[in-house]
Amino acid sequence: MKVGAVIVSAGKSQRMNGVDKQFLKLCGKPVIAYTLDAFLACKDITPIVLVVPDDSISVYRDWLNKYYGFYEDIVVTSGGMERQYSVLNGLRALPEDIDIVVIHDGARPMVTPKLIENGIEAASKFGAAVAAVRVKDTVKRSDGQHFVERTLSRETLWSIQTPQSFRYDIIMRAHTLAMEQGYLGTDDAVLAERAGYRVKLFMGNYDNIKITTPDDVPVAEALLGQRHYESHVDSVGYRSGMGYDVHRLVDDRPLILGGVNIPFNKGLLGHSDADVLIHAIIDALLGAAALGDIGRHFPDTDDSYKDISSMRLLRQVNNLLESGGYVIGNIDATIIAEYPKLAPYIWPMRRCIASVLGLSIGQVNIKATTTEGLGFAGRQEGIAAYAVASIRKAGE
Ligand SMILES: Nc1ccn([C@@H]2O[C@H](COP(=O)(O)OP(=O)(O)OP(=O)(O)O)[C@@H](O)[C@H]2O)c(=O)n1
Ligand SMILES: C[C@](O)(CO)[C@H](O)COP(=O)(O)O
Repeated sequence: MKVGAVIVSAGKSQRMNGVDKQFLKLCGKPVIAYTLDAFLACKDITPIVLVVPDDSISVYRDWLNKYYGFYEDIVVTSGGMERQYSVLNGLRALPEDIDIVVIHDGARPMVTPKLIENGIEAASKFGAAVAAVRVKDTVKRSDGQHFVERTLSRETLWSIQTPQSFRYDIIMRAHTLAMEQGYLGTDDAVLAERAGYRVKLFMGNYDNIKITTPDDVPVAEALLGQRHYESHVDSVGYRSGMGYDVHRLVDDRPLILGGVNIPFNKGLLGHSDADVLIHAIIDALLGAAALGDIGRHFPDTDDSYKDISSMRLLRQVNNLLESGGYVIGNIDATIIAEYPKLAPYIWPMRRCIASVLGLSIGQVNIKATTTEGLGFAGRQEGIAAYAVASIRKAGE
């Protein structure tokens, strides 16, 4: 199943008194960075189409470059005068073979990977699904002159959020129909409803607020402060580990680093696929948990590991950590290679590793360096990798 995302960030922030709310900092980090981080932490959402004001495309591209480095999974496209037109532009920027699309407001930075994934699951089952929370207050309809016309029954009322997820054909048909009829809605689900589709409500989060007016900022910061407090409490008891590995470069082998196939005239020799970076990361993770090393868990005398993808070994190590009650804090690694140039592959490696380990991209850092022609790496006889990792007991 192919899943893409459309994040709309092309509004005018008028109710924020014109201050561009997507770059407004909450606890020091821009609103849009929280939103993107949640999507990047989800397995296999690609591409993520970021819809931005027409005159800000280069501002966003520069910021993405600075903030994320190489970002091939994020496509930047321009928005329209209304949110609905921005979404449609975003949908049109997706490849046509997408099965499910997740539509989200850039201005809802408190979204979590779990909420996004729940939406994808509901959309693949029901075709159309929106995050929603039960209305807690009593709701009355006014007569237009600030007098009560009547009191509505709260039992069936839900407050609608994003993410809103759909089968791609359904939401394209719904948007196209709305355009033909000149209908403008305040969310995407209403377009699907009007096109005759049933829309499933799935549980949103009360803290998944939309940053709309200045008084939303302290509320969001308080909520983020609570999350930070929880993660600070959780950071007690961190353990760290380091890993190092070297493989020889030979002819007639594929070069696989960080789970990514890299075009090169040589590849690494080994019992497995010889992914030296993943081996160093595995050793760092095992080291942090005091669980020995890669050779102890996956001996090269065992034929079942012959040519195995090291990503499968990494997944097994992750399971091992999970069953020991550990969660990963972060990973940092350096690849030592004279050639090929690795810069274009760093982002795909980070995504690949983060998705196998269920981490956000910000928890995985990969660097590459040469040795300026010195030593075995400099002579292109081999490639080495160093890694460090931190882990902690979940809930400690
Ligand atoms: N023409 C528009 C209008 C809105 N949005 C996006 O839709 C989301 C929800 O819209 P809202 O909170 O209303 O944002 P703004 O339109 O920017 O706010 P305002 O109405 O105060 O100008 C935001 O992430 C906003 O950037 C968009 O992409 N294109
Ligand atoms: C889509 C939405 O976030 C669902 O609550 C909301 O309708 C957007 O509304 P706005 O008018 O763009 O603020």
